[in-house]
Amino acid sequence: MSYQVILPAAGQGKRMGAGINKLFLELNNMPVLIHTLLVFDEDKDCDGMILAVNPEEQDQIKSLLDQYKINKQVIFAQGGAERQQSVYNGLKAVTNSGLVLVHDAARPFITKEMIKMLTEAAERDGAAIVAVPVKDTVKKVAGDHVVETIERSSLWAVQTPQAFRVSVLLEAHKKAEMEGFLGTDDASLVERIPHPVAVVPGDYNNIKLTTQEDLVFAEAILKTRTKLIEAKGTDSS
Ligand SMILES: Nc1ccn([C@@H]2O[C@H](COP(=O)(O)OP(=O)(O)OP(=O)(O)O)[C@@H](O)[C@H]2O)c(=O)n1
Ligand SMILES: C[C@](O)(CO)[C@H](O)COP(=O)(O)O
Repeated sequence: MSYQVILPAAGQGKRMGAGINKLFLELNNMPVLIHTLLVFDEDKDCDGMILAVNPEEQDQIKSLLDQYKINKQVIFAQGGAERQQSVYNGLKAVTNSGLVLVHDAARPFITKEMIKMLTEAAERDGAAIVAVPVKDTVKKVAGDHVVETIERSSLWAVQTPQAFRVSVLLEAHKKAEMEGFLGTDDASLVERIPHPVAVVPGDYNNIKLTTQEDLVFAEAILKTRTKLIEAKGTDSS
Protein backbone atom coordinates (compact mmCIF):
# COMPACT_ATOMS: atom_id res chain seq x y z
CA MET A 1 0.00 0.00 0.00
CA SER A 2 1.26 3.46 -0.82
CA TYR A 3 2.34 5.88 1.91
CA GLN A 4 4.04 9.18 2.64
CA VAL A 5 6.91 9.16 5.11
CA ILE A 6 7.79 11.78 7.71
CA LEU A 7 11.49 11.84 8.54
CA PRO A 8 12.41 13.78 11.65
CA ALA A 9 15.88 15.16 10.81
CA ALA A 10 16.08 18.22 13.05
CA GLY A 11 18.14 16.85 15.93
CA GLN A 12 21.35 18.30 17.35
CA GLY A 13 23.29 15.05 17.70
CA LYS A 14 24.41 15.98 21.22
CA ARG A 15 25.12 12.36 22.26
CA MET A 16 27.16 11.81 19.09
CA GLY A 17 29.28 14.82 20.02
CA ALA A 18 30.45 15.45 16.45
CA GLY A 19 29.78 19.20 16.66
CA ILE A 20 27.35 18.93 13.72
CA ASN A 21 23.99 17.28 13.07
CA LYS A 22 25.02 13.58 12.89
CA LEU A 23 22.92 13.17 9.72
CA PHE A 24 25.67 14.97 7.79
CA LEU A 25 28.35 12.47 8.94
CA GLU A 26 29.44 10.15 6.15
CA LEU A 27 29.27 6.35 5.96
CA ASN A 28 31.04 4.96 2.92
CA ASN A 29 31.50 8.52 1.59
CA MET A 30 27.77 9.31 1.67
CA PRO A 31 25.88 11.29 4.33
CA VAL A 32 23.78 9.25 6.77
CA LEU A 33 20.71 11.26 5.71
CA ILE A 34 21.13 10.18 2.08
CA HIS A 35 21.55 6.51 3.04
CA THR A 36 18.14 6.75 4.71
CA LEU A 37 16.40 8.76 1.98
CA LEU A 38 17.58 6.44 -0.80
CA VAL A 39 15.64 3.50 0.67
CA PHE A 40 12.39 5.47 0.41
CA ASP A 41 13.34 7.02 -2.92
CA GLU A 42 13.69 3.52 -4.36
CA ASP A 43 10.51 2.10 -2.79
CA LYS A 44 7.72 2.11 -5.38
CA ASP A 45 5.08 2.36 -2.61
CA CYS A 46 6.50 5.61 -1.26
CA ASP A 47 4.50 8.61 -2.54
CA GLY A 48 6.87 11.20 -1.12
CA MET A 49 8.92 12.30 1.86
CA ILE A 50 8.37 15.02 4.42
CA LEU A 51 11.59 16.13 6.05
CA ALA A 52 11.45 17.99 9.36
CA VAL A 53 14.63 20.04 9.43
CA ASN A 54 16.44 22.80 11.27
CA PRO A 55 15.71 25.88 9.09
CA GLU A 56 19.40 26.84 8.98
CA GLU A 57 20.24 23.38 7.52
CA GLN A 58 17.55 23.34 4.82
CA ASP A 59 19.73 24.75 2.01
CA GLN A 60 22.54 22.29 2.76
CA ILE A 61 20.01 19.43 2.65
CA LYS A 62 18.52 20.70 -0.63
CA SER A 63 22.00 20.64 -2.20
CA LEU A 64 22.50 17.05 -1.01
CA LEU A 65 19.15 16.01 -2.54
CA ASP A 66 20.35 17.44 -5.87
CA GLN A 67 23.84 15.96 -5.58
CA TYR A 68 22.54 12.45 -4.86
CA LYS A 69 19.64 12.74 -7.32
CA ILE A 70 16.75 12.07 -4.96
CA ASN A 71 13.86 11.78 -7.41
CA LYS A 72 10.75 11.68 -5.25
CA GLN A 73 8.95 14.74 -3.97
CA VAL A 74 10.48 16.08 -0.73
CA ILE A 75 8.41 18.52 1.33
CA PHE A 76 10.18 20.46 4.07
CA ALA A 77 8.64 21.05 7.49
CA GLN A 78 10.15 22.97 10.35
CA GLY A 79 11.87 20.96 13.08
CA GLY A 80 10.66 21.42 16.65
CA ALA A 81 12.45 21.59 19.98
CA GLU A 82 11.68 17.87 20.56
CA ARG A 83 11.45 14.97 18.11
CA GLN A 84 7.69 14.70 18.78
CA GLN A 85 7.17 18.31 17.67
CA SER A 86 9.24 17.75 14.55
CA VAL A 87 7.00 14.79 13.66
CA TYR A 88 3.83 16.78 14.39
CA ASN A 89 5.01 19.61 12.12
CA GLY A 90 5.69 17.01 9.43
CA LEU A 91 2.27 15.45 9.96
CA LYS A 92 0.59 18.79 9.25
CA ALA A 93 2.22 18.71 5.80
CA VAL A 94 0.89 15.24 4.88
CA THR A 95 -1.33 15.32 1.77
CA ASN A 96 -2.36 11.61 1.61
CA SER A 97 -5.35 10.35 3.56
CA GLY A 98 -4.18 6.71 3.72
CA LEU A 99 -0.99 5.62 5.44
CA VAL A 100 1.82 7.66 6.92
CA LEU A 101 5.17 6.30 8.11
CA VAL A 102 7.43 7.97 10.64
CA HIS A 103 11.09 7.07 10.38
CA ASP A 104 14.14 8.48 12.18
CA ALA A 105 16.48 9.96 9.58
CA ALA A 106 19.23 8.62 11.86
CA ARG A 107 18.29 4.95 11.13
CA PRO A 108 19.90 4.28 7.73
CA PHE A 109 19.58 0.47 7.71
CA ILE A 110 15.86 0.11 7.13
CA THR A 111 14.92 -2.32 4.36
CA LYS A 112 12.10 -2.37 1.81
CA GLU A 113 11.04 -5.82 3.11
CA MET A 114 10.57 -4.40 6.61
CA ILE A 115 8.55 -1.48 5.23
CA LYS A 116 6.31 -3.89 3.33
CA MET A 117 5.52 -6.02 6.42
CA LEU A 118 4.90 -2.87 8.43
CA THR A 119 2.53 -1.22 5.95
CA GLU A 120 0.53 -4.44 5.59
CA ALA A 121 0.07 -4.56 9.38
CA ALA A 122 -0.84 -0.86 9.57
CA GLU A 123 -3.33 -1.20 6.74
CA ARG A 124 -5.00 -4.01 8.69
CA ASP A 125 -4.78 -2.59 12.24
CA GLY A 126 -4.41 1.20 11.81
CA ALA A 127 -1.07 1.35 13.63
CA ALA A 128 2.08 -0.81 13.55
CA ILE A 129 5.68 -0.66 14.70
CA VAL A 130 8.85 -2.65 14.13
CA ALA A 131 10.62 -3.97 17.21
CA VAL A 132 13.08 -6.65 18.35
CA PRO A 133 13.05 -8.78 21.52
CA VAL A 134 15.33 -7.37 24.22
CA LYS A 135 18.49 -9.52 24.55
CA ASP A 136 19.92 -8.14 27.80
CA THR A 137 18.64 -8.76 31.28
CA VAL A 138 16.90 -5.54 32.25
CA LYS A 139 16.87 -4.20 35.82
CA LYS A 140 15.21 -1.21 37.41
CA VAL A 141 17.85 0.77 39.31
CA ALA A 142 17.54 3.57 41.85
CA GLY A 143 20.74 5.47 42.59
CA ASP A 144 23.39 2.72 42.40
CA HIS A 145 21.28 -0.22 43.60
CA VAL A 146 18.95 -2.64 41.89
CA VAL A 147 15.26 -2.25 42.68
CA GLU A 148 14.05 -5.24 40.66
CA THR A 149 14.70 -7.43 37.64
CA ILE A 150 12.08 -6.95 34.95
CA GLU A 151 10.58 -10.11 33.40
CA ARG A 152 12.19 -10.09 29.95
CA SER A 153 9.95 -12.36 27.90
CA SER A 154 7.51 -9.54 27.08
CA LEU A 155 10.08 -6.75 26.53
CA TRP A 156 10.77 -5.49 23.01
CA ALA A 157 13.12 -2.72 21.87
CA VAL A 158 11.19 -0.43 19.58
CA GLN A 159 12.56 0.97 16.33
CA THR A 160 11.27 3.02 13.45
CA PRO A 161 9.65 3.05 10.94
CA GLN A 162 6.24 3.18 12.56
CA ALA A 163 3.15 3.25 10.33
CA PHE A 164 -0.29 4.69 10.97
CA ARG A 165 -3.53 5.62 9.32
CA VAL A 166 -3.16 9.39 8.93
CA SER A 167 -6.37 10.03 10.92
CA VAL A 168 -5.10 7.88 13.83
CA LEU A 169 -1.73 9.63 14.07
CA LEU A 170 -3.37 13.06 13.84
CA GLU A 171 -5.75 12.23 16.68
CA ALA A 172 -2.86 10.92 18.78
CA HIS A 173 -0.67 14.00 18.28
CA LYS A 174 -3.56 16.42 18.93
CA LYS A 175 -4.40 14.62 22.19
CA ALA A 176 -0.74 14.56 23.29
CA GLU A 177 -0.34 18.27 22.57
CA MET A 178 -3.54 19.13 24.44
CA GLU A 179 -2.50 17.08 27.47
CA GLY A 180 1.18 18.08 27.43
CA PHE A 181 2.33 14.47 26.93
CA LEU A 182 5.81 13.93 25.50
CA GLY A 183 6.70 10.41 24.31
CA THR A 184 9.90 8.96 22.91
CA ASP A 185 8.09 7.44 19.94
CA ASP A 186 4.84 8.05 18.02
CA ALA A 187 3.22 4.74 18.92
CA SER A 188 3.19 5.75 22.59
CA LEU A 189 0.91 8.64 21.63
CA VAL A 190 -1.38 6.31 19.68
CA GLU A 191 -1.54 3.86 22.63
CA ARG A 192 -2.93 6.72 24.74
CA ILE A 193 -5.95 7.34 22.44
CA PRO A 194 -6.38 4.34 23.14
CA HIS A 195 -5.78 2.49 19.86
CA PRO A 196 -4.13 -0.93 19.37
CA VAL A 197 -0.63 -1.02 17.88
CA ALA A 198 0.58 -4.12 16.00
CA VAL A 199 4.21 -5.28 16.31
CA VAL A 200 6.16 -6.74 13.39
CA PRO A 201 9.69 -8.14 13.65
CA GLY A 202 12.39 -5.52 13.14
CA ASP A 203 16.07 -6.17 12.59
CA TYR A 204 18.92 -5.87 15.11
CA ASN A 205 20.86 -4.14 12.31
CA ASN A 206 18.27 -1.36 12.11
CA ILE A 207 20.26 0.72 14.59
CA LYS A 208 19.81 4.39 15.33
CA LEU A 209 23.08 6.27 15.14
CA THR A 210 23.14 7.81 18.59
CA THR A 211 26.67 7.69 20.04
CA GLN A 212 30.19 7.42 18.58
CA GLU A 213 30.41 3.60 18.87
CA ASP A 214 27.31 3.30 16.66
CA LEU A 215 29.45 4.58 13.76
CA VAL A 216 31.73 1.54 14.14
CA PHE A 217 28.71 -0.81 14.09
CA ALA A 218 27.32 1.09 11.11
CA GLU A 219 30.52 0.64 9.07
CA ALA A 220 30.48 -3.09 9.90
CA ILE A 221 26.81 -3.46 8.86
CA LEU A 222 27.52 -1.65 5.58
CA LYS A 223 30.56 -3.85 4.87
CA THR A 224 28.56 -7.03 5.49
CA ARG A 225 25.75 -5.85 3.23
CA THR A 226 28.16 -4.93 0.45
CA LYS A 227 29.78 -8.39 0.70
CA LEU A 228 26.35 -10.07 0.54
CA ILE A 229 25.40 -8.05 -2.56
CA GLU A 230 28.74 -8.89 -4.21
CA ALA A 231 28.29 -12.60 -3.38
CA LYS A 232 24.81 -12.58 -4.91
CA GLY A 233 26.23 -10.93 -8.03
CA THR A 234 28.86 -13.65 -8.51
CA ASP A 235 26.49 -16.52 -7.65
CA SER A 236 25.86 -18.25 -10.96
CA SER A 237 23.16 -20.64 -9.64
N1 LIG B 1 14.06 18.10 18.00
C1 LIG B 1 14.34 17.01 17.29
C2 LIG B 1 15.13 15.96 17.82
C3 LIG B 1 15.41 14.85 17.03
N2 LIG B 1 14.95 14.82 15.75
C4 LIG B 1 15.28 13.66 14.90
O1 LIG B 1 14.78 12.48 15.49
C5 LIG B 1 15.61 11.37 15.19
C6 LIG B 1 15.98 10.61 16.45
O2 LIG B 1 16.52 11.51 17.40
P1 LIG B 1 17.90 11.38 18.16
O3 LIG B 1 18.63 10.16 17.85
O4 LIG B 1 17.64 11.69 19.61
O5 LIG B 1 18.73 12.55 17.46
P2 LIG B 1 19.36 13.87 18.03
O6 LIG B 1 18.30 14.71 18.69
O7 LIG B 1 20.10 14.46 16.88
O8 LIG B 1 20.39 13.32 19.11
P3 LIG B 1 20.65 13.86 20.60
O9 LIG B 1 19.41 13.54 21.39
O10 LIG B 1 21.85 13.08 21.02
O11 LIG B 1 20.93 15.35 20.51
C7 LIG B 1 16.84 11.93 14.46
O12 LIG B 1 16.73 11.63 13.09
C8 LIG B 1 16.78 13.41 14.74
O13 LIG B 1 17.32 14.21 13.67
C9 LIG B 1 14.17 15.85 15.25
O14 LIG B 1 13.74 15.81 14.10
N3 LIG B 1 13.88 16.93 16.03
C1 LIG C 1 11.64 6.63 18.11
C2 LIG C 1 12.85 5.87 18.56
O1 LIG C 1 13.65 5.56 17.44
C3 LIG C 1 12.44 4.56 19.16
O2 LIG C 1 13.54 3.82 19.53
C4 LIG C 1 13.66 6.62 19.61
O3 LIG C 1 12.93 6.67 20.78
C5 LIG C 1 14.05 8.02 19.21
O4 LIG C 1 14.93 8.76 19.97
P1 LIG C 1 15.63 8.70 21.44
O5 LIG C 1 15.81 10.13 21.83
O6 LIG C 1 16.95 8.04 21.29
O7 LIG C 1 14.72 7.98 22.38
